[in-house]
Amino acid sequence: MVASGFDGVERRGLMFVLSSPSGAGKTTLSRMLIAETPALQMSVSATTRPKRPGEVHGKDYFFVDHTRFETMVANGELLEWATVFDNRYGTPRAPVEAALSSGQDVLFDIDWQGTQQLRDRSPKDVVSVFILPPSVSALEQRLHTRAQDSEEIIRGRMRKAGDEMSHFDAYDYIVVNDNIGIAFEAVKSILRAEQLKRERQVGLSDFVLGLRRQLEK
Ligand SMILES: Nc1nc2c(ncn2[C@@H]2O[C@H](COP(=O)(O)OP(=O)(O)O)[C@@H](O)[C@H]2O)c(=O)[nH]1
Ligand SMILES: Nc1ncnc2c1ncn2[C@@H]1O[C@H](COP(=O)(O)OP(=O)(O)O)[C@@H](O)[C@H]1O
Repeated sequence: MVASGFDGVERRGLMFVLSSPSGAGKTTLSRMLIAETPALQMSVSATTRPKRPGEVHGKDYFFVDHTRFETMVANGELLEWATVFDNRYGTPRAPVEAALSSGQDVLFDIDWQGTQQLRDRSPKDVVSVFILPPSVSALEQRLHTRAQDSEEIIRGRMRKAGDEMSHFDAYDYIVVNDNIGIAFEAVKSILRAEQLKRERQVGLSDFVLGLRRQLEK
């Protein structure tokens, strides 16, 4: 997993995970991050949940039926999978492996169960961020203003929000999404700092050796 860094220093690709209770803003933050970061590729999940208005098959999700999902699991096509809100969600393996091996970082919008599976599999390559809402009323308001789910589904998501939030302490970073611009800056800074970690810049020893040799001349 080697990405092109700068000044000839190669970099190991990372798996950048955003999780949150439904409505806290991870889809919004993911879209902003993808739009601004060319070397970051979104992992498009497969799901059995119905398509929301405006969602595009292959872009927001691969919308599949339960039979197809089970086939993907049986064939080892998924890197991780979980049941969330009575639907199945999973990360197709091939695009992630292709992206990482061609030097791209990959962004995941997945829940705590999926994050745990990725972390178990690749502990050094996963960077996880948990997004919290500033308040319960803001969370509810956002689920309503998104206006894509029925009252019953929104109530279900609010009921599950506490459960999802209880896993915050398994994450590397926590961002409270009150002002979207400030939250975006925070998420971007985390990504940038993690890209610059010494252990991810795999060509660093040779690079420094080269600098030292030039100084000795
Ligand atoms: N484990 C896992 N969770 C996923 C995956 N894709 C989406 N999710 C999570 O499933 C939950 C529901 O997603 P979604 O139906 O899009 O609702 P939203 O969170 O309200 O936008 C969220 O917590 C997502 O992060 C996946 O591939 N694997
Ligand atoms: N900081 C924020 N302030 C106000 N509204 C927000 C903020 N962040 C996201 N939203 C809105 O809240 C709704 C839910 O956000 P979304 O990104 O879909 O959440 P999630 O993917 O976590 O379920 C959307 O309508 C989005 O535009």
